[in-house]
Amino acid sequence: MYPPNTKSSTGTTSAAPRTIAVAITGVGLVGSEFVSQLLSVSQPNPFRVVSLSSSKHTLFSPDGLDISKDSWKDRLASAPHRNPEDLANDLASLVRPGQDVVFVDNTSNENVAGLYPTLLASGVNVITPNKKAFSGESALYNRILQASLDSGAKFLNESTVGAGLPIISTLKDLVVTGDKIKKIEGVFSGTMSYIFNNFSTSQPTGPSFSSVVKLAREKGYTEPHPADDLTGSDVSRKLTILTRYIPSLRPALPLPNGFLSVPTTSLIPSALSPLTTPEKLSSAEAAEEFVSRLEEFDGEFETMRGEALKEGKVLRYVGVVDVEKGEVKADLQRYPLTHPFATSLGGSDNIVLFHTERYSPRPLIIQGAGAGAAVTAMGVLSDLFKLV
Ligand SMILES: NC(=O)C1=CN([C@@H]2O[C@H](COP(=O)(O)OP(=O)(O)OC[C@H]3O[C@@H](n4cnc5c(N)ncnc54)[C@H](OP(=O)(O)O)[C@@H]3O)[C@@H](O)[C@H]2O)C=CC1
Ligand SMILES: N[C@@H](CC=O)C(=O)O
Ligand code: NA
Repeated sequence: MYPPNTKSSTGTTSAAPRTIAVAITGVGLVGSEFVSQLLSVSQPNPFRVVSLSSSKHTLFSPDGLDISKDSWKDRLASAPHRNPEDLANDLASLVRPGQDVVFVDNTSNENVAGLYPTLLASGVNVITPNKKAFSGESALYNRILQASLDSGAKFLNESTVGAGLPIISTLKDLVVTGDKIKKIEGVFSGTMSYIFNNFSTSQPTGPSFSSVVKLAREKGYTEPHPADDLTGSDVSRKLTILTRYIPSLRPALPLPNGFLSVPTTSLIPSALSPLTTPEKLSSAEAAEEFVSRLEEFDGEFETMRGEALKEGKVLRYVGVVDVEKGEVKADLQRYPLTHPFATSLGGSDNIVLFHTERYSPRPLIIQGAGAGAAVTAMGVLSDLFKLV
């Protein structure tokens, strides 16, 4: 830990370096990997973990928790539950000059996202890969912006789009330096990318649709309920997040009930819709049932694959934000076997093309793994370093 003041070898006293108290909510796939990456930050490590929370348990210590061994998992499992609002108050009380506080939300929970305005208003920075806040209703989004503006606390969410790929920072840089965004298009879902890179190729036969969905889940690419990926809503959320960084676009977009309405193609077989209601999407049991029943519909997906190949094409799930037309959509489309989306993507790759006034006629392109614990946690940690 840093002492309050540091004496140099010449005897002069300098102000102590800023330290950053970090509260981590959600220690699943991404959250646990984030803790590991935080531990491996080279010394002097300015971060001190003051809190770890799952949905049922919370560890809290203003002086810092020992996370150097995996035993934090056992300690967390036997810790009491703490009301998130109380935790938010405790974190607010730690904010003072030279002592920054950050709330890292590694859940996909809407209630946790609903805490951001309170946290930000009290000076606690918020960093998250959780898409729910910035893709949610405009009232929450506006409250987040206002609270951050009033207190100066930062809201950073690089991993919400393209995981660790620098998509949001690039878009912010383009906008703030006065470039004009014309269109953003690409493959925005690591899960959809993995599924179709493996399911729909130049080969007439291949693995079943349900088997590649299971593999995407095992590799940690899917949302807690994979239907969140297969409905296309994960992509439409990412597109919504991007539109919110393009001020010129906002007035042109329809916002019924405060939500951006993105025409989105769902891949959910209609017989499985009852397993994808809002309540079921937060149920681990419903997720299991959904995945195990998917194979009943493999034939439908095989037909789609065969029809595309008859045209010499493959299937890819893409998203578009067309600023000039004021159009945003998420769709399953067919691409010729020679198209870059057919030839250059592998694994959970995302590819994002920014067509702008400056990057024209050739777009600025970002490509790489767009899902998985390591690259997502890296994006969260890189946001944390933006505060140092
Ligand atoms: N996986 C990926 O490749 C990527 C993920 N993301 C985002 O990262 C976030 C985490 O994803 P991932 O780690 O894969 O998901 P997991 O399901 O593995 O982890 C989520 C964790 O959140 C916890 N949680 C749920 N509700 C609460 C709550 N109210 N308070 C505290 N903890 C809670 C759950 O713990 P419990 O066991 O207690 O329920 C669970 O362990 C999501 O928002 C996802 O969209 C973003 C980019 C890529
Ligand atoms: N489920 C998401 C995870 C990252 O946002 C995806 O597959 O892209
Ligand atoms: Na990103």
